[in-house]
Amino acid sequence: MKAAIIGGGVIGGGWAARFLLNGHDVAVYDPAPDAARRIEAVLAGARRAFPMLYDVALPPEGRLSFHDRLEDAVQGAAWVQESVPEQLDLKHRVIAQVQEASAAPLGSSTSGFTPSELSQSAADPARIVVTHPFNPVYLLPLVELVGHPGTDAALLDGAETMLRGLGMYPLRIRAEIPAHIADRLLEAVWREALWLVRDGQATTAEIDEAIRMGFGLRWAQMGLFETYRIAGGEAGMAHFIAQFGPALAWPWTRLTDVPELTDDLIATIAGQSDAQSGQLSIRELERVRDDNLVGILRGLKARGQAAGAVIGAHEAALAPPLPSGPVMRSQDRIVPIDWTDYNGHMNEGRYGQVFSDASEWVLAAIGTPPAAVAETGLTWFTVSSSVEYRHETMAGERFVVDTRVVEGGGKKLRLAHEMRRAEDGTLLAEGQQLLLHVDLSTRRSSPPPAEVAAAIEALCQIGAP
Ligand SMILES: NC(=O)C1=CN([C@@H]2O[C@H](COP(=O)(O)OP(=O)(O)OC[C@H]3O[C@@H](n4cnc5c(N)ncnc54)[C@H](O)[C@@H]3O)[C@@H](O)[C@H]2O)C=CC1
Ligand SMILES: C[N+](C)(C)CC(=O)CC(=O)[O-]
Repeated sequence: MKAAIIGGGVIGGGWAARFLLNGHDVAVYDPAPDAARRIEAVLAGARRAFPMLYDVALPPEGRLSFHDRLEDAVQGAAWVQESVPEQLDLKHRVIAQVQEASAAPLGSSTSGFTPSELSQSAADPARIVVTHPFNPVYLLPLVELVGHPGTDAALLDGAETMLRGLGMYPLRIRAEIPAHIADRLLEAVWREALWLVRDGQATTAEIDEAIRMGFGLRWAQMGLFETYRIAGGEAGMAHFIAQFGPALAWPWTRLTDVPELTDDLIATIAGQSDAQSGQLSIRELERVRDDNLVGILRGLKARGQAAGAVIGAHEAALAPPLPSGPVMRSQDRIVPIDWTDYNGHMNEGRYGQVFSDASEWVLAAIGTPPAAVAETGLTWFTVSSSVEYRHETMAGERFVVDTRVVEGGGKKLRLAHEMRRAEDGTLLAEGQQLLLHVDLSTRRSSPPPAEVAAAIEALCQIGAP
């Protein structure tokens, strides 16, 4: 598929990365002379961080092209993503130009305009939707998907499927309202924060600590209502509201007021922000943000929870087919940031994880994936494993593991793994594991069912030296 990106700033660059790293071609139109440089900078961050979310390889990257004319960028595109500045007249002009040159559906990244506002005077309003993403677009799954009464329903369904295919979480917004759902919430917090700074009651750094040390962590995995349900104790949500509801009418919030953004207030905020974070460049801050997000999202993925469930589902869709050659390519992935230690390389303990994951892959291949174990109660236990470390490897490096079945028969399955750097084939480590087939009803070893034994026998043949 080819996607056209109109406007290649912070958000357009993030969209370009999402499409490219999922294997789609991307054509960019942005008249700014430094647009290509800015997009390449976003892409560099995305190429490093996005693959670390997954424990399988991503598809080969799509082709990126830059165009001097919008008409050329949208040529042959199956999707047009508009990400020009948040000005309604500019968006109208761009939409008109796109629709003159292309019949593709158009998603707008607008943070606040409704699809009806965007469609005013459009040649084909039915093809316009809002697809509002979150920065960084290449890591955060949420996209608010909004239609208007005249939007083609099939287009909305198609957009949802397309966005899921990019590993995103399209949230269908039922009502067209300014700023959709998420930005309404963000604006409320932002407004309170501005008052706190303006009135000298808190600094920018203190406000950030109040968020990231406490409720920000709760929000990341449970949101607002589920969190408050628990805060009501055993009596639950009704008790919580009875206790804290009255406070909504007390002066706990300044939500109805907006502080005037005077030069003084802007200078105070900018000065405090410099003192808080000025020692790091924007690129360095982006890297800190991306590494933190990768760590949090991987943690959630391991538990199959919240945004981590979206990444897990995308990973399952990306999983490569079973190879039929003499050795099995049991892993093809990137070293994630949370696997490295103070020496700057992958920690020794993670090699065990690599070979354990490689074995899991083989177990799935012979017909005993976790889902089958849950059904049959028949599984495998590892009774011995060894690792030989040959060469260090760093965060972000792609590696592959090739696995052979070196012994298989009766209750035994012995696997030999070779882990290599994908780029140049350097041998990074070797591992061996002996697994025994176990019946979970007795928790004792038992021969595997005939079809599993046959699958092992076949792999023994192709894995034989
Ligand atoms: N920055 C953010 O945190 C988020 C922004 N958005 C939305 O995304 C859209 C873009 O915002 P940003 O990327 O932050 O802005 P930006 O200022 O970083 O990028 C806008 C880009 O559009 C280009 N541009 C200007 N006129 C153009 C035209 N006629 N045709 C093509 N390109 C043109 C500019 O050269 C610039 O590179 C806005 O609608 C904004 O509300 C959505 C989610 C988050
Ligand atoms: C500040 N903002 C309104 C542009 C923010 C967004 O639209 C979403 C985000 O990424 O925070």
